[in-house]
Amino acid sequence: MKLNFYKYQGTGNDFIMVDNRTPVLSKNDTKLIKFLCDRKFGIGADGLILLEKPENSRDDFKMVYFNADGNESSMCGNGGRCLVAFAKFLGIISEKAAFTAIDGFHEAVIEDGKVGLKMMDVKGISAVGNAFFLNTGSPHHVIFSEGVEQTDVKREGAAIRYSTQYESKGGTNVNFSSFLGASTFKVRTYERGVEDETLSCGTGVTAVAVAAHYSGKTASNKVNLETPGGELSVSFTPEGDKYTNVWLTGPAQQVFKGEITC
Ligand SMILES: N[C@@H](CCC[C@H](N)C(=O)O)C(=O)O
Repeated sequence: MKLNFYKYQGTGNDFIMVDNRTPVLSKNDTKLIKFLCDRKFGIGADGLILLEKPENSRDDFKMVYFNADGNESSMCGNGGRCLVAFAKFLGIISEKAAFTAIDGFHEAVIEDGKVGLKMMDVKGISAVGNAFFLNTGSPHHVIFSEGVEQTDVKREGAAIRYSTQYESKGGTNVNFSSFLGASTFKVRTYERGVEDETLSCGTGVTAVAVAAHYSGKTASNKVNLETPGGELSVSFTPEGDKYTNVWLTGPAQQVFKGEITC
């Protein structure tokens, strides 16, 4: 078959977008999705996202996310932001969006060339030794340390992702973060389902921002995150040990479109 697709990136986290409002791609075709995401044999991406018809009158569309390994997974923050830009390109929305993903309802706003995405409320943050574990739509282990430029993210991230403590939870994403000053943190992320470092992870920087505030590393409710692929910001309202009104903001761009025989 011939499949029409679009390629997007948000701070270097890259995604294949497929307009599946009229079904063209089966969600169960793990082998095909893995092939499409393959950087040598396919198109190449960290993940693939289907834009589908909304399931209720409140929403503009539905998001279905797959990791590069071909499996449907939990929420993707950068992917959600890119999907909002794709929905605007398709003429489904103008500056505001409402959609449902695997972790529930999301709102989004396009402003000054950036896409802001409201993330789920964050609660149940737990300390794991000197690190933190929290769910921002996807599971994240967060380690704060100096000089993350020197960290072997693939090796150290994989060791934690496959450790017995996370085995029964389906694994985790792993973030390494250094404080740079003035509410700014550097972040490098090992992503589950890509099984490598990606240039940026939206739910990952959200986890770092919330964990930084929760642990007193910043008192600010707006945190800047520098990833290898670019800059993101996360704002939130702390309510006891819960974080509401969590917004992830940054660029999201179409890179190219194409047709692939598969
Ligand atoms: N890149 C994403 C996270 C995607 C999900 C993750 N790989 C997982 O399986 O948990 C983001 O921007 O949030």
